[in-house]
Amino acid sequence: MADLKLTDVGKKYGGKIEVLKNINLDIKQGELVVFVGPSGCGKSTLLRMIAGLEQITDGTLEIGGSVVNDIPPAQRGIAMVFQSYALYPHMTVRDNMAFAMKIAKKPQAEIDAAIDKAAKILQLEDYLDRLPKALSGGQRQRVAIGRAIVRDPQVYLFDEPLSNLDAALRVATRIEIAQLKEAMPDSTMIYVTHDQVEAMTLASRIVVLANKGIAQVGTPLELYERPENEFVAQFIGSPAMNLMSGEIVGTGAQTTVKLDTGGTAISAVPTQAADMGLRVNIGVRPEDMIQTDGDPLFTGMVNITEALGEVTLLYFTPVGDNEPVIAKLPGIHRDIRGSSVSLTADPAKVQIFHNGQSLYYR
Ligand SMILES: Nc1ncnc2c1ncn2[C@@H]1O[C@H](COP(=O)(O)OP(=O)(O)OP(=O)(O)O)[C@@H](O)[C@H]1O
Repeated sequence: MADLKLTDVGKKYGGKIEVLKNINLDIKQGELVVFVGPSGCGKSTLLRMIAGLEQITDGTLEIGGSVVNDIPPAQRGIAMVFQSYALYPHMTVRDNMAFAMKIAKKPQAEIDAAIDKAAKILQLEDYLDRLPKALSGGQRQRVAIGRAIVRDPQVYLFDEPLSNLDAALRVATRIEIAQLKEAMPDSTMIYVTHDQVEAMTLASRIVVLANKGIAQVGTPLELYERPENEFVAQFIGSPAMNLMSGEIVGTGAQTTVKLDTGGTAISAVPTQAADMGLRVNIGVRPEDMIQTDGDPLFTGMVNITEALGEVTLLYFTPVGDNEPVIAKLPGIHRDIRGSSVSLTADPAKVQIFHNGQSLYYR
């Protein structure tokens, strides 16, 4: 198992279409790092460059301390699990899992031991003699993962492995992947997904890719609680964080922002006297909005409500220059539509951004 190091990695397709640039990233042995980002931001490209399936056009990639830019995929010590499973349809589960070891001419006893171990971890013992067509989608994906495990790679790469599964199987297989990682604490894994819940629950660290680069790297909670910029603030979390424009009117350990809509926001992000008058956006997650009778951040007419059972989403008509505001209140509020609601937020949860960047990280 091994560390990975990307230094100034970039990718240009056809010598001119630049997809990624200046990617610097250290991944330690035993981490499960998840790549997320909007469609087309280069997540799969980055994973495929690490796998050796796509040429690295700039910078260096090291695996276990050696530069592997020009090393072919089979010799990089990686195993990749694809969304499409890519199983051999005419081979049994056992033969699918044994295939790479047979090609590598490993002794039969070693192959059997590796398959037994993988089948046990993945609970595939009862399916070893079946063909893929006689398996469910979730079981097929477990075979694909098993095929990776028997190769005992230095690094596992997962490219949206659950996206072909239905919602219930996705949850079950996600939990299996978390258990798999626990059973293999020293293995290094990189995982690409569109699914925020997968990213938040599986990752030791999340890499948010945007605009050809890295918008932020951090633990799931760092990204959720302390986004470095408005992009990450709005990309992580659903519905997205509300941004409201205003001006700093009080500085110190607590910052006061007078919003353009007339409300007042207090934030625990500290500011200095020189910040007085600075134009900023404050950020509040819908789930951090609290109904209040006191000094509100925001008072508005509820336009639409969506009662989801455990929570209700309230959509407010935009006021002044501000974007629409969404609040997520606990419980069911069916009859609140058309009424005026005042909301505030815990200062510890209120973010402040200037020119798109969080003031917390200055
Ligand atoms: N062979 C290629 N030639 C030219 N451009 C390409 C090629 N492959 C991918 N791209 C472009 O590179 C960009 C990144 O693609 P990539 O598949 O890595 O994105 P992604 O983040 O994985 O997207 P998604 O979330 O939609 O799967 C896209 O704009 C895509 O059109």
